[in-house]
Amino acid sequence: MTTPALTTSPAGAPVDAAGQTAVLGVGAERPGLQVVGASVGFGRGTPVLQGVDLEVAPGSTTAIVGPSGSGKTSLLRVIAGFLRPATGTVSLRGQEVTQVPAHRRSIGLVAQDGALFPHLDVAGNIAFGLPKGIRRGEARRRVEELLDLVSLDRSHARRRPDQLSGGQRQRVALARALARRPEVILLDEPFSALDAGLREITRQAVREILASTGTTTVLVTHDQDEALSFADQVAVLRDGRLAQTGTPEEIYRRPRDARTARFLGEAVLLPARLRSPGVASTVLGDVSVVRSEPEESAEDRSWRTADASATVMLRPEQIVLADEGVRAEVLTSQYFGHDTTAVVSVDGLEEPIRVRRLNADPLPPGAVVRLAVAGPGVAYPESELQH
Ligand SMILES: Nc1ncnc2c1ncn2[C@@H]1O[C@H](COP(=O)(O)OP(=O)(O)OP(=O)(O)O)[C@@H](O)[C@H]1O
Repeated sequence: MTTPALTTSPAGAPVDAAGQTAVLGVGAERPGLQVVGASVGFGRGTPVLQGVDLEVAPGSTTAIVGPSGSGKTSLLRVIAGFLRPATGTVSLRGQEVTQVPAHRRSIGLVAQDGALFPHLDVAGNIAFGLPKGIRRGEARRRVEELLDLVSLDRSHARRRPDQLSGGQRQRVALARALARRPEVILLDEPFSALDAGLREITRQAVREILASTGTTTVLVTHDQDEALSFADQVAVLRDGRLAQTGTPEEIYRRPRDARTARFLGEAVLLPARLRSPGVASTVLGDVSVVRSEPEESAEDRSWRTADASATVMLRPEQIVLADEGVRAEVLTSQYFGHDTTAVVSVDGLEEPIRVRRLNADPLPPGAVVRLAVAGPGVAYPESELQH
């Protein structure tokens, strides 16, 4: 997602956006965030947010994921107070702040590139986030405290942002955002500019820092793995609506519909016949299934009756090689080190399917294997096969 929208908000330049501060609700109790029925539209087109409800438990982390243009930035801007929703409310720890201007909300923001001031050193950047009028000695002490919190050596205090690594810059941005002890931190794709190794380390460090401060956190990310590994709760946004909200495990294992399944990882969709409430017959044999609860059209409801046509969703790692099982032929295989994927054509199935194996050698094209299914799948109405 793009950050400028947030950082050039009515609250001002990147400066202000990055240093949002705590004014409301300072107290011993932990914060929480609630968005109810938020709708936003620009002009006459389709609204970019439509009745979004989002609740983030105090001190927990929620990741908002969704395709480009689904409304992630807009939702973040509504929470931050840079965008006034046409309908709906935003509350922090039970206190409604919908009409409260951005700079008076207890919210800190970390932008994609950190949005640090290039002409200020690390200490200056962090001090910018501190309350105005704070005494100089106190400010110095707080800056040191914040450097310690984000594990940056105090000797870095006099460096300018261009003398830091990408990960260090993001730590400074986090320190600045945390300076006024906000109730909520909004992370706007904060790791996307970092390379893979640094990204993982910085992500873990940020997660630990936020957990240690008990800050309620909302992360916007394009990266599904990041959402699943970083957050306590994942909210999938699609076309301005929340398609599903749940724990990472729920979202990955029980996606509400095929599009959500595909968005959160690879999905194998098989035509199936429901035989009993918890069993579906597929080309890979009988599979135990849980039924999803998609938004159903009237004709979809018929699939809930026994012996109905259905679509079963499996993850590629649930399809395993077995001594006995359905015959399949390897078309291609790719080696990723920790795992190997193979695309196989299965007798009786039009489309080839993908199989993922941990710690395994690639399979040669043309090899004949036998497949079985491990663990339950998710059953959808038959119409989901088209998605
Ligand atoms: N100020 C604006 N005026 C008109 N349309 C806007 C404005 N801001 C956003 N939009 C539109 O609203 C929709 C949602 O945009 P938003 O930036 O919230 O999506 P996003 O999920 O963050 O996308 P990305 O991941 O690409 O950043 C898009 O169609 C976008 O073009």
